[in-house]
Amino acid sequence: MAARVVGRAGRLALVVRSSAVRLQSRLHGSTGLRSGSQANFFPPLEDAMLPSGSFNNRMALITGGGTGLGRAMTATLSQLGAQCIIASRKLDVLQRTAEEISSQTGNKVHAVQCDVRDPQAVSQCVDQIEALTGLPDVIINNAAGNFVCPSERLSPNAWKTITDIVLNGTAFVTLELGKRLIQNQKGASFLAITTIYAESGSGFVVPSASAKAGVEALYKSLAAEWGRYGHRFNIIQPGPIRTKGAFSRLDPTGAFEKAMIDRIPTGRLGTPAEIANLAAYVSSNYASWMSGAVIRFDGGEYVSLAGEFNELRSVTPDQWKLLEAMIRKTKGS
Ligand SMILES: CCCCCCCCCCC/C=C\C=C\C(=O)SCCNC(=O)CCNC(=O)[C@H](O)C(C)(C)COP(=O)(O)OP(=O)(O)OC[C@H]1O[C@@H](n2cnc3c(N)ncnc32)[C@H](O)[C@@H]1OP(=O)(O)O
Ligand SMILES: NC(=O)C1=CN([C@@H]2O[C@H](COP(=O)(O)OP(=O)(O)OC[C@H]3O[C@@H](n4cnc5c(N)ncnc54)[C@H](OP(=O)(O)O)[C@@H]3O)[C@@H](O)[C@H]2O)C=CC1
Repeated sequence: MAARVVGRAGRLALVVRSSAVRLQSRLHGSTGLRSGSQANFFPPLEDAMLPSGSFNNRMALITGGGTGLGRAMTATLSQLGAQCIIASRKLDVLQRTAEEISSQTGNKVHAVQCDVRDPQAVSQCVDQIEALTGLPDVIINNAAGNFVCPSERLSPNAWKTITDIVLNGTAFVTLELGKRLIQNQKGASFLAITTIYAESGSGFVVPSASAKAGVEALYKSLAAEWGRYGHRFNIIQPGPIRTKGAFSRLDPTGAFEKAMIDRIPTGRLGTPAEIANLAAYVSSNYASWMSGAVIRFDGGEYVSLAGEFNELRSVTPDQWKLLEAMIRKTKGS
């Protein structure tokens, strides 16, 4: 009897496995059918979500605002009326972005060179900002560094480089601005861009995972401590959104992109404009009661990776009939 059950279960496992493989190859084939068709249910909207003028008379600092997601956030805030300052190491990149955005929105975007790893450079950058616009109302800590690397290959300087940019850089910018804002009795919205694996940890990006987790602890702690000074601290954890900076360092050959899209329940990557809308909302006065929040924005990727039984998505309705019959027959232990 036991042998018959094992035999049947084995055959069923084979059937399930082979049709899962057929399904996989249908879904993961070169047409990208699954992601394409599923993504039709959840198409991205690209236009600014908040009413125009939502950031009139407001100053926003975006670190790493010259490229990728920081650039998109700058474009949206500028379109909504903010005067923006973008800061990072490459002044030429910042200046090009600043000119392009302000020529489109009609609002001034300032470019300020700053390596956030250097507390003195951060202090000088804030001096420059005070002279240009006054202290900002909105601070977005978006600058980061990362690359995939087996941890046994990391040098001490590789570890230091990533944790300095991500954790120390965010802390230096936040503390320098926070202290000056407190002195001037001016409240502000602070937003940190982390990642979904700040919560779970992740192999192969261990310095980034450790530093982003530190940033989350910093922001949650300050949300509790500095609310009394009129500061709000929030966190967005993005899932994968194509940018040159991220994808060239995390999937340099492009080999993992399809697998990544296939595990995202909404069937596609996020877009820079989508996260820019969320960042604008969190940084706006519409969100003035939001502080200490951690917002996962990943198309469902995190829960999809986490659930132990999620692989059962590949079981077909016919296979479910068989499985259910087997389960119902199992009486007692
Ligand atoms: C199943 C796989 C799925 C794949 C998915 C792909 C897509 C996923 C999208 C989801 C992304 C999620 C999170 C993303 C988080 C991000 O932060 S993305 C942002 C990435 N952007 C950047 O990194 C921009 C800035 N980066 C840089 O400037 C550089 O890359 C760097 C290295 C961070 C800093 O530059 P610099 O200061 O000039 O540093 P170096 O002097 O070059 O290097 C310092 C030390 O680090 C060592 N190093 C450098 N690169 C590597 C490497 N690739 N591997 C190992 N070690 C490296 C370097 O040798 C130095 O150490 P030593 O002095 O000891 O030699
Ligand atoms: N794209 C994605 O899928 C995801 C991105 N994220 C996060 O989003 C944010 C933006 O990433 P993304 O736009 O993709 O990547 P980018 O590489 O385009 O952005 C990183 C920015 O950080 C700046 N930067 C790096 N080092 C320093 C430094 N020492 N001082 C000052 N600025 C620095 C870079 O400018 P410069 O070189 O001029 O210094 C660059 O503009 C990051 O925090 C990243 O961790 C999180 C999850 C997913």
